[in-house]
Amino acid sequence: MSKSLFGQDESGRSAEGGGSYVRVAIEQGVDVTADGLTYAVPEGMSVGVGQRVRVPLGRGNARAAGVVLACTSEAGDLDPAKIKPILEVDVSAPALPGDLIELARWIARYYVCPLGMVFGSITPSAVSKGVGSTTRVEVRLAGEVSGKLPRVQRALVEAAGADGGWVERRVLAERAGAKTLGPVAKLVEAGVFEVRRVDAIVADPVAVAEAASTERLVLTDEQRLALERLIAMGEGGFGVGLLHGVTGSGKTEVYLRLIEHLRGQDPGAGVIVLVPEIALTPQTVGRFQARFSDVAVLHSGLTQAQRNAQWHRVRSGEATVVVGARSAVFAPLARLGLVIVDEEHDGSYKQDQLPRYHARDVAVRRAHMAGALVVLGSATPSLESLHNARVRPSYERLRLTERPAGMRMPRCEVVDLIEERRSRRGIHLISQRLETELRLLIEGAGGVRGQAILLLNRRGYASHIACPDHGCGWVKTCDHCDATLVFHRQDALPRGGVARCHHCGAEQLVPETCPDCGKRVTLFGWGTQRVEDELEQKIPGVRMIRMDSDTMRAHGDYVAALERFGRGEADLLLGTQLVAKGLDFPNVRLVGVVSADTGLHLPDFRAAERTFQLIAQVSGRAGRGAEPGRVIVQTLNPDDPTLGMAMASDYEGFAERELELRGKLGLPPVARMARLVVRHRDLAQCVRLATELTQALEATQQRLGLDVRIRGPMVPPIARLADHHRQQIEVLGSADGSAEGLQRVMTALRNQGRLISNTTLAVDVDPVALL
Ligand SMILES: Nc1ncnc2c1ncn2[C@@H]1O[C@H](COP(=O)(O)OP(=O)(O)OP(=O)(O)O)[C@@H](O)[C@H]1O
Ligand SMILES: [Zn+2]
Repeated sequence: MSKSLFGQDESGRSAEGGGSYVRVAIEQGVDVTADGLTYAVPEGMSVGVGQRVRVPLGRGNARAAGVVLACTSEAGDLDPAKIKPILEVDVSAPALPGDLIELARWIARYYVCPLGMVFGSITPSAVSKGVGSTTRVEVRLAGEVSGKLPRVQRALVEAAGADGGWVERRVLAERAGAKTLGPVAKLVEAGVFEVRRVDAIVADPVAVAEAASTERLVLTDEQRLALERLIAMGEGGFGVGLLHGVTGSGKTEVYLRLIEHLRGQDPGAGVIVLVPEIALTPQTVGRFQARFSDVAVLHSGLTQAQRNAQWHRVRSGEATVVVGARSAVFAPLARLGLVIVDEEHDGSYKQDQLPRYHARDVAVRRAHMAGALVVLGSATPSLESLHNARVRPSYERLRLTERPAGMRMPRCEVVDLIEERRSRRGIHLISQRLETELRLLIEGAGGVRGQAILLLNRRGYASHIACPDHGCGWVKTCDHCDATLVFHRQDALPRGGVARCHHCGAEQLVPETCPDCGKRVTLFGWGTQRVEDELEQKIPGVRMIRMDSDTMRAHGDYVAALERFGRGEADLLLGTQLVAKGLDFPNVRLVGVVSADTGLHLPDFRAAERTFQLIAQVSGRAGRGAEPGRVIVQTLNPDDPTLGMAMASDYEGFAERELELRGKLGLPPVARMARLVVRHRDLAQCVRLATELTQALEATQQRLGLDVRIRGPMVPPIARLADHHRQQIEVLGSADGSAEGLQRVMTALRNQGRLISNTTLAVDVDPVALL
């Protein structure tokens, strides 16, 4: 691959000669002005917009990396003699195209984040560091051989002749049995060989997954109608199709046909397919690879060199379909025609550190700039997207209400855990009902052995380590956070396990007795480890895979586990929400929700929405083959309306009720929100900073007369985290859902220098997590 393909000055004019300046956004996050810092271009240096440069920064002139935003001959108000020169142009890093620069500016503005940091996210570090990049030296026969050659040189000439074309110097030497490169050099000198240098990235090829081709599927009527509508929308330029299809309704097939159609019309059009990181399984990727020959893949399971290589395949135009997780929204496609965001409701599209962008919303923005079509797909659309589909003319919702012929939606039943407790002795996380069904399925009653998926969205063994005496009330909490510790079983340890904080990761020993009253401590509450234990006792010999972030540390573990399950080497997949996402295993006939209550009462206004999504999604893993599926949901709240609607797959009913509630409370998606969290080791300082910030917000809001509500400062659900006290402020936009008022307040405060995200402040626009 030649670097000239992604060469230097395609995206901007070069600043030539003396007296020229550039504006540079510094990657380290210095954010003095939105237009970057001004530097001079030294004589003879050629530099263009989008290029990465090194510049001196601050008094100490520390070398810093940055991206050129603009080239200009004006020094502005600055004294030309005092403008520092660029130190160097980073020729190994490819220049960013103009549309990505514009997108970065939008992200920096909207999400209140330093522009340079956004650039840092747009170009993967593997790319800016050039991991795996090398220069290959190749030779080929060029001239006649005059006279007699030494043996090794003769062998080299013969090998080159057999090859005919350009061949890497080392490879040729190896073939000819030459121990050094000296003889090759002699032949180059003699004019027998000509030589060239080629830039390349050395990386292991990314595995192509085997996937059944679905090319011959006959679309259902609903799939066909949705496809036709999306095609028509795409012809009009920018538009957002919300493909709302029940679980297993075949949304992927609609994506594939849409891409096919688009590329039939316009072979060079670029396509981005975003999937949640966790859904980036060979199964998903394979479906795209089976249909298109030029797919690039970007996910966390790649090596740095692979990531660099994949990125360059996109940049050079060799790959025009990109399948990837959140950051693939920045894929450097030359001409974007379509963006698909699968499982658009998924919270992992929001980055939880700077820049705190939401990939779905960035995708819509990028498509808008490019005049491209967006498809947001989900069985349980986020209320944000549903709301947009109702109020924005560029959005349209398309429905798939059924699974393809021969596949039915699973039947759901509820198990009341309070009843269960009354009627049974001892602690049982798995009810009699669920146990019976599991047994029948796994033992293959009726002739066919099936597989099951069990969800418990809590890892560890027990969620509380506490004094059994309620009058005493002691519970083990983290020394660094206001949070209870979770018991994780580790048989080798003295007390059979360790107490771990799920917020800061700290671990502590488990005491034998209550430090307050001396009684023996007890373990309360549930976790996946405990369910695993219980299942092993209840169904001896059951072949089980536990899937949570303790057992699945790397992408590879996750992929391997799913492959085992897909081959039928396990009967049961037990895990946290990792088992709820996008899995398509036709032999899964039973889904059990061990506790539907884990997320129901979290202090987050989206608790009900998340629970609805989780239950509906995991239920949807059942019955995706010829055999019907069933779902058993265990709960302490059998009358909870959210659970009832999730089990009935009543999305409309749920959305109606929830949107009305959000409207009444003035919460997203009806109004936009920004969340500011102040953190400090010292409580008084923390409160003081938060109070000052609130006052500044209020003053600005009044001065500008904006329809914005400011709530706080208040204590967030987790009041202390990793030894830092926390205070939060919520800024809510107007009830018409427009972002304008909110953005104006935020921009004004930023211009006052008050919204610099650092160790004491986190600014989160459109937050998805509120703990
Ligand atoms: N027209 C069709 N005829 C027969 N089978 C189909 C058809 N369309 C899709 N399928 C099959 O249905 C199954 C479910 O499709 P897919 O995985 O795309 O569902 P989905 O809508 O993405 O569901 P989820 O939201 O649960 O992930 C797949 O195995 C797919 O091959
Ligand atoms: Zn902690």
